Amino acid sequence: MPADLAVRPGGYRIVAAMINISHLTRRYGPVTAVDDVSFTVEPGQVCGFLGPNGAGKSTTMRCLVGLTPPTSGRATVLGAEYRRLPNPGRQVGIMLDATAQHPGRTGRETLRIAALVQGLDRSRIDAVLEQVGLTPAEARARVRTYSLGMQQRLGIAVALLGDPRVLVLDEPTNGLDPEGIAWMRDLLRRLADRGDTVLLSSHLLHEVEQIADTLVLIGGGRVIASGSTEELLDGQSSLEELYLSRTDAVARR
Ligand SMILES: Nc1ncnc2c1ncn2[C@@H]1O[C@H](COP(=O)(O)OP(=O)(O)OP(=O)(O)O)[C@@H](O)[C@H]1O
Repeated sequence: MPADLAVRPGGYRIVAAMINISHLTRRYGPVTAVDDVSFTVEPGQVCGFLGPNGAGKSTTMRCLVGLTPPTSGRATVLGAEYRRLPNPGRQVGIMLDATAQHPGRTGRETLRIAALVQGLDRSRIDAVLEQVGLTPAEARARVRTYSLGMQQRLGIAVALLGDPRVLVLDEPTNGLDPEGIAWMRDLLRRLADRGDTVLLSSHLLHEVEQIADTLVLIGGGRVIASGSTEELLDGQSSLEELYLSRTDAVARR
């Protein structure tokens, strides 16, 4: 059993680091998308994963959820590789691309299929629709008629369907209006406060600054700063200042 894993008498698995990225490298031909990246995310934490376009955020997340095999290193969630988890959809909620839902299905159909695949009770569908604020009429509409913000809400609903303990979200606030961004911030904070773990990539630095307990900044596939938000912002006027100074330094190398 890995050192970070223990089993409670009730059979629950307790993992010190819910997400563990260890010396992860992923190359695509001559391009090193992710270069020896290591970080962990603990239970009850929101980790903001930041970096400029092409920095390697999505590739790291894809490796974590078993969509891309690492060239070397390891990415585990709940103490195991994602593909080795029993019924992973009920343990790890994933939203990597909100626009990837089938445009011809309604929101409710999308959720019904996801519930069927995960062996979930239909009552979860109404629960998550309410949680993400999609009305019954919106749930009956086809995804092709959805705004980007509605697609994000549906993507989050799919991720939350199995009531997972870990969420992996790639730019979930993309396309949300200010009210939607505030809603997302509250939702993620509430989930983390009940002990869930959230890995969240975003370009909205101000939002991340407000919600993330820890930050991982990557540039050119490498970690350029990581730690608690408080620690990293100490002596900086804002996350933007920190981000620009660190990512500029990487670009000049
Ligand atoms: N399937 C692929 N084949 C070839 N190169 C790829 C592939 N996926 C990603 N890359 C390259 O790997 C690098 C990292 O890309 P990645 O999408 O992980 O960055 P990102 O930080 O998520 O960027 P963004 O903020 O723009 O979404 C980029 O140079 C990208 O072109």
